Amino acid sequence: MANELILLDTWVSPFGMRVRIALREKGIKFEYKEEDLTNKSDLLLKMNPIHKKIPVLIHNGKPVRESGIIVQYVDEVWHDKAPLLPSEPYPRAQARFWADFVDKKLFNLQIYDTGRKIWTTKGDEQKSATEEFIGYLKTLEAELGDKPYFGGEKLGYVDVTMIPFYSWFHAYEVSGNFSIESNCPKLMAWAKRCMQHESVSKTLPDPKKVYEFILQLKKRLGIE
Ligand SMILES: N[C@@H](CCC(=O)N[C@@H](CSO)C(=O)NCC(=O)O)C(=O)O
Repeated sequence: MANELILLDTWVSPFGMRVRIALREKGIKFEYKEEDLTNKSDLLLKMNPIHKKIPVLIHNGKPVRESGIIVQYVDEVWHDKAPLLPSEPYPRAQARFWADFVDKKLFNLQIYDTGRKIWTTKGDEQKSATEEFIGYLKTLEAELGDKPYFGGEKLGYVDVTMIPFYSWFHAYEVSGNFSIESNCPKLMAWAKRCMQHESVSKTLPDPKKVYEFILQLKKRLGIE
């Protein structure tokens, strides 16, 4: 059976972007289905009844869920094409550690905590959220050091995990009135380096579109 791949996703999701980047980096064709998360499709509810979330990659009718797990699955099935995780156990463990850091400290914060506080609060609360947010970015910048990518010479698992967040930077900078570039110049240089990969530039939405999305979300949440 040929590889039938369907990705249930939504354009602004950094979690979904990870999967799209991994598939595109490996030159794997897939069918993209945009989900309206305010009116979830029967297919999404059937394929991910536990979390009812996107992304879901349906491979020959079988669902793979959770973006980090999906990216690792894709890397295992198509390992010969642009491998993302190192083959040695220790560097693999290190890559998983930093991907976990991004998930716990930045992506979760983006949705549930500090990141969200940047665009839902004002004054001192917003200031401390911004400082915490920058602190996490500085930790990542220190880990990157002088390497071109987190995994070394090539785009890898940690880069694919983190780079979708770059499309949200503008929304945070405008909402929180701060500059990520001035705080984390090396991290911004890394982001621009990643954007030279077509798999990344074809996937990340226009940051101004993301900011518009945030403004709509604030209106829907009744936050002025
Ligand atoms: N840990 C998961 C998070 C996916 C997620 O939050 N998906 C969101 C859209 S992106 O913000 C989602 O599907 N939300 C729908 C809902 O919460 O009902 C992953 O890494 O795949």
